[in-house]
Amino acid sequence: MADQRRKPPNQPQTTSKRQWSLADFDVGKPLGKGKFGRVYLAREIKSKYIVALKVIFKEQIEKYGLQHQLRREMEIQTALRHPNVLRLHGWFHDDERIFLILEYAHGGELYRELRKLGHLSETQAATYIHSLTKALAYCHDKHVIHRDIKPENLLLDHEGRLKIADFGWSVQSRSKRHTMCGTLDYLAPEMVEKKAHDYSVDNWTLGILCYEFLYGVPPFEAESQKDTFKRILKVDLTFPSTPDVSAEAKDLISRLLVKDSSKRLSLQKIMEHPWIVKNAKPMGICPT
Ligand SMILES: Nc1ncnc2c1ncn2[C@@H]1O[C@H](COP(=O)(O)OP(=O)(O)OP(=O)(O)O)[C@@H](O)[C@H]1O
Repeated sequence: MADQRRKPPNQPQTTSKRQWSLADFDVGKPLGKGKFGRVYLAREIKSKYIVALKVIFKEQIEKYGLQHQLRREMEIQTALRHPNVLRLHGWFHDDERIFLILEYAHGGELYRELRKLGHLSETQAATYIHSLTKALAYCHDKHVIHRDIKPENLLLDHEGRLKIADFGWSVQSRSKRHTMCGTLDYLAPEMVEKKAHDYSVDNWTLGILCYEFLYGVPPFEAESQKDTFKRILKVDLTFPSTPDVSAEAKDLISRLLVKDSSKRLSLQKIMEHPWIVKNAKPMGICPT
């Protein structure tokens, strides 16, 4: 396999210097399947740079009226440059398909890792939460709220560095939002109640993820959707006796899973929290 550290392909759509086409790539094995298409390992022929090529069928997008959402996802992700945000190098299309040229995340889904291990160590969990917090601080600074952060949307690179992927549900806005979206277990109370919400929904999700990393299950899991909603609205938070989790980790979770969104710990305060300071690997590199 070619050296991944080679220079990435130039930015086709943003600098408009170059139009990419399928002929520029050697397409390799499938990496996964999403709702609207497939993702393949690919190599840009000239530079030998390895990428992930996401192929989306226009017919599917049009059928669900998602053209605007996809364009928004592509515009947001192209503009974001952060070590913990998956890069979208560019895109091109033919008559039937849209191709996204994505940074290749060699380590695959964090979700798979979590399911394989059952739960993560405090070092791993703190390192991922720290990386996520830094990436979200960067996104919030650019007025981007992700709103769909869940382990399936978190990928790992070849060094175990976390990458936020899938900006399908993210929103670029300065005002409070009203639309209902996201995955049930990760929804903040204000989203369950379909109230206006802002950046602090992502802070709530950090609390959910921190819990799920350490215990292997999200905190408000229930038999039915209705019961999950009830538990979220009550903030029915309990900490099982196993696995053994430190008091500092529980403290951070309890300060994030707070119903009043204005009282949730800020991203800056998460980075300064004793559990993060003590456990997170500074470079965000955490081989499993
Ligand atoms: N950049 C990448 N590097 C490595 N593997 C990837 C990459 N992007 C996606 N994959 C793999 O392909 C799978 C499908 O990705 P895709 O983004 O299409 O699915 P999805 O998360 O269900 O998104 P959507 O909801 O947009 O369909 C992922 O779950 C992951 O395993």
